[in-house]
Amino acid sequence: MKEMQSPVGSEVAFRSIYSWVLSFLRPYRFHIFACLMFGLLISGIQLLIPKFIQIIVDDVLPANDIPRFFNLLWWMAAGAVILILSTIVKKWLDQHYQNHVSGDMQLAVFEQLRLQGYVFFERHPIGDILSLFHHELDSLQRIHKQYFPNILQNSVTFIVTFAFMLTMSWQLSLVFIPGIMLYYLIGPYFERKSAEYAEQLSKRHTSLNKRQYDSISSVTELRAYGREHWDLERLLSEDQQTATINVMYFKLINYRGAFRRVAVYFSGILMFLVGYWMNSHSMLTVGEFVAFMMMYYKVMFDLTILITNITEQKVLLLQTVRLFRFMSLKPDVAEPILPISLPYVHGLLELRNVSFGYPDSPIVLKDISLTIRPGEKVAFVGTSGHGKSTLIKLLGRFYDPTEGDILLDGVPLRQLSFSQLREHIGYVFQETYLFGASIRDNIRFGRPDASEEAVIHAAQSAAAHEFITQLPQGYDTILGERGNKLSGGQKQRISIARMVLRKPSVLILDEATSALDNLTEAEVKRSIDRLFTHQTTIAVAHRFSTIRNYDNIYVLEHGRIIESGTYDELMVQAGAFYRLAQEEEILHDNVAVDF
Ligand SMILES: Nc1ncnc2c1ncn2[C@@H]1O[C@H](COP(=O)(O)OP(=O)(O)OP(=O)(O)O)[C@@H](O)[C@H]1O
Repeated sequence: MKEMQSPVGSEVAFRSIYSWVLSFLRPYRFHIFACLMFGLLISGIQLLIPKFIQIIVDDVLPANDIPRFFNLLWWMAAGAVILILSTIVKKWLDQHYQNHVSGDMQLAVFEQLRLQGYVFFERHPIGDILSLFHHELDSLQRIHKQYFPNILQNSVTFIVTFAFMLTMSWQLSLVFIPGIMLYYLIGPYFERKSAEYAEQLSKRHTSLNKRQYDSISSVTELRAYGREHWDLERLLSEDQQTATINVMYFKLINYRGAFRRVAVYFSGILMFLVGYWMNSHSMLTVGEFVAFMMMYYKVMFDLTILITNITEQKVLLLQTVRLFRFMSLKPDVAEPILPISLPYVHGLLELRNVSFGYPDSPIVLKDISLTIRPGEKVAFVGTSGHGKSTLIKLLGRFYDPTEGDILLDGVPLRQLSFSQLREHIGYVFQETYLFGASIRDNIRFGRPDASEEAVIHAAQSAAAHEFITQLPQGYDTILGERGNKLSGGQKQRISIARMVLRKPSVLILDEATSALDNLTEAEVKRSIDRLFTHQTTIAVAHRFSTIRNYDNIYVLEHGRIIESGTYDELMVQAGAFYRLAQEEEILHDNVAVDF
């Protein structure tokens, strides 16, 4: 998770993260402005209550002025109605933009994930990626839903109330300062410490996510080896560590809250003393003093909530650093801005001096040049780990070559749109992902608009129709996650049926039938030969019996092509291919069929 690692706060400019977070609010600025105005109105009305109390205490009660008393009551009731209505409208506006912003953010993160190349998914465990969605995205959404609106509202209320207090008595307003200073003497220590723990907590959540994902994914191995208890202990230990940090984090939050209350009550007492002195020296009326104290508690409450919100928001921002970095990642394999569009793809593939190495790994493919003509059947063979799968992944731009170029119908792959590339180059892998949907929908995944007849025909070609119709629900059978209601061979046949529906111009088979028995494999092979007569077919083969009729076979060793030719030519050469074929013959008794 190198490029998404969460650095310590100081390394990352908080401002740039915050402005990125706030950038999601830009489309809703008019809503936010309206919320701000309603916030001002609400604060203004709230200030009327202490003001009315001041008038009642200083003027109405001493003069026993009943009509004025009822007049004030009437105004207070009217103020309360406006207050309630404004709060309802403000809440509605808040909800409206917050929900939209949350949706926009989720979409942006999904879009960014979709743009990432294959390397990203290889480098980042699924648990890590899931944690981006579960934890970091959630933190970010809380900033928009909770912290930003609260900070906005509390700031407005604080400024308006404090300005009002200054106009009433600037001397008494100054007493407010020692309380704040007292808070700042120790408060930031707790804030810093809780931020550190929050960051640790975020890392632990990621790690816990990974462990949980690992545990669920390895359920077959755990059972087969009887190691469920070992797995449980690993999970519990991870959980325990997270819980310890969680407890520390909330302890610090509590200490900070307690200290804040000390600061509020300390300056409250100070204010009583100064207020009493000012009143006894005729500098302040009783009504003003009562109104002032009411405002003081409100302003102090707003201010401390504001400080808490700002601090907690900072902590949450720390937890979104990984997401911020993820959103700034440039995809390893980028789509051209102005792609070239091929009206028709013949399936001519050229590799020109192609070399490739995985990031931070030795070079895997070295200076490969070859041409595969439209409709040609070509196989790559060689012992394990010599670069066959890597080479065919380069053909679909899972990775870009480190050096050299690959062209489809004379156009470099880098200049084609992803949609065109995916449409014309189709893969069948050894491992197939089947969705938790019906078999019909899983086959239709190859071409969503395919008719029922086309789906059945594709299944028949892939020798899948028979086993599907024997299932109680036939094509309507809902597959479990990863299609785990089917055998390995059945899954492969579904995946071949998908490809038959799709009919790409270039078909790539990476040990696509390795899980089939010999007879079924021969049947599927015949179907593919028949259905893909005019398409370019490229196969990675471990079993050689059916690549006998292939137009060209390339033998890869240490990332280089060391031999090429037809099956017969290579056998006559009695080189590397011959030796591989001999080994394969011993293994499979020359009956197996392989692509
Ligand atoms: N994602 C990856 N990151 C780093 N190295 C990789 C990655 N995938 C493969 N390799 C390495 O690249 C080399 C070639 O692997 P590749 O899978 O292309 O071989 P192969 O000939 O297809 O092997 P097999 O027949 O076993 O499938 C191996 O040394 C392998 O360890």
